[in-house]
Amino acid sequence: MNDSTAQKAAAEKAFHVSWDQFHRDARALAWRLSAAGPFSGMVAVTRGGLVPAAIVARELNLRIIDTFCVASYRGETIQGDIEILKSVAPEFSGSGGEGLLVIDDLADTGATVNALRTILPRAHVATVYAKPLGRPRVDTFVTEVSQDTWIYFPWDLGLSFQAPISSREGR
Ligand SMILES: O=P(O)(O)OC[C@H]1O[C@H](OP(=O)(O)OP(=O)(O)O)[C@H](O)[C@@H]1O
Ligand SMILES: Nc1nc2[nH]cnc2c(=O)[nH]1
Ligand SMILES: [Mg+2]
Repeated sequence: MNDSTAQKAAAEKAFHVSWDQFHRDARALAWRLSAAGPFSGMVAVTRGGLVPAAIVARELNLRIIDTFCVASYRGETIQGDIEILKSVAPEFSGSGGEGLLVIDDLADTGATVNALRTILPRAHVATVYAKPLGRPRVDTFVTEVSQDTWIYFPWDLGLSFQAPISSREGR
């Protein structure tokens, strides 16, 4: 079992997000952030943060955008080790991230946001979704999802056949 498969298997519930819903939720995040700004630039946390970052940047007219590139290694324990593959440019980190907006799709354990805050302690961190462990690490989010739920994002999904309810096992 690989890293995220173990965490997915441990999650009891599934929350499937369509492109439409994700766009709506990312736009709702932009509305909230429009009251928290203005921001001088944006940092997208790769890879999941790239999608909401594009939507929020369009809504808030932000054009100076950098990436914070991480890989996380999730084992049987929920908390993952985070490896920073690429940090932000010095002009972004110089002031500790003051005035910057950081965007990610989700805060789960908060480990990714914790890694980011070592570099940008003063940035405003926003995610579309947040689970209870990650929520205190985030400044703005839209929807809270329980810790035992795995979120399936539209870029990880495809259309597939669904058996009629009447033909399912146990019926
Ligand atoms: O709060 P945490 O427990 O750190 O989990 C949240 C992070 O997990 C996911 O990224 P993931 O590491 O799976 O990689 P990806 O964005 O490249 O898909 C998600 O996009 C967040 O960045
Ligand atoms: N897709 C996805 N990635 C995650 N990484 C950490 N938690 C999650 C989750 O609920 N869904
Ligand atoms: Mg991510």
